[in-house]
Amino acid sequence: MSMSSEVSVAVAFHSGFGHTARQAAAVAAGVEAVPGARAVLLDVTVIDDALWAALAEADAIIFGSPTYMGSQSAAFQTFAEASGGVWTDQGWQGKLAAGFTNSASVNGDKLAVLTSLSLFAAQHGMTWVPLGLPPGWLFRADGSADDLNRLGSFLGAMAQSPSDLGPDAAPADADLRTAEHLGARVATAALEVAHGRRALAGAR
Ligand SMILES: Cc1cc2nc3c(=O)[nH]c(=O)nc-3n(C[C@H](O)[C@H](O)[C@H](O)COP(=O)(O)O)c2cc1C
Repeated sequence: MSMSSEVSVAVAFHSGFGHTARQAAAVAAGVEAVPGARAVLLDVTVIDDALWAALAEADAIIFGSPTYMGSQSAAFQTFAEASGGVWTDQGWQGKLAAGFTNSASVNGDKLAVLTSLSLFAAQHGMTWVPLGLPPGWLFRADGSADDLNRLGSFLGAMAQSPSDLGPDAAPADADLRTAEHLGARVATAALEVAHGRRALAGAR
């Protein structure tokens, strides 16, 4: 753990036009809503020693990228490839991981990004935490576009931002609440793991 009674959850994201940044802020708010957890928002386009130090310090890392051309953004992938030194040392081994993405279309191939983010985490030996919400909205005839997980994702949090709306107006509130859920779920899991590891260490 980073501090005696607290876990640190990093939200490491890229956003070209601000929509995924709003989603990232909602993930961080969800983390902060859990007593004993604190969120660290990290823009992965600033690749410097402070970024690597913050990620090394974190108990969990939640990765976020917009969906561009059915993939994570080039800027996010630059960060992913720059993590090769950490990979060599397996520096993130045993940390929790999760992911989120935002795009303009309802589908837009967002799942390809979450799949890629989970593979990235697996390469680092991290433990992936899925969204953990039932699908909303069109899953049932009486569903609503205001439902949590309205886009019906399992692997991570999805958000949708119409291409002609700025980040002041999108993603939708339901998607931001879904992002908050992911942050809270990862923070809770990070506390459980940290306390469990401490208990195991004490029992030995
Ligand atoms: C280069 C580029 C490629 C894009 N590709 C997709 C795509 O594959 N699927 C989709 O639904 N939206 C796509 N979009 C729309 C973005 O995902 C959408 O505008 C999103 O809100 C941008 O997030 P950001 O503001 O965090 O950059 C693309 C946008 C750009 C600029």
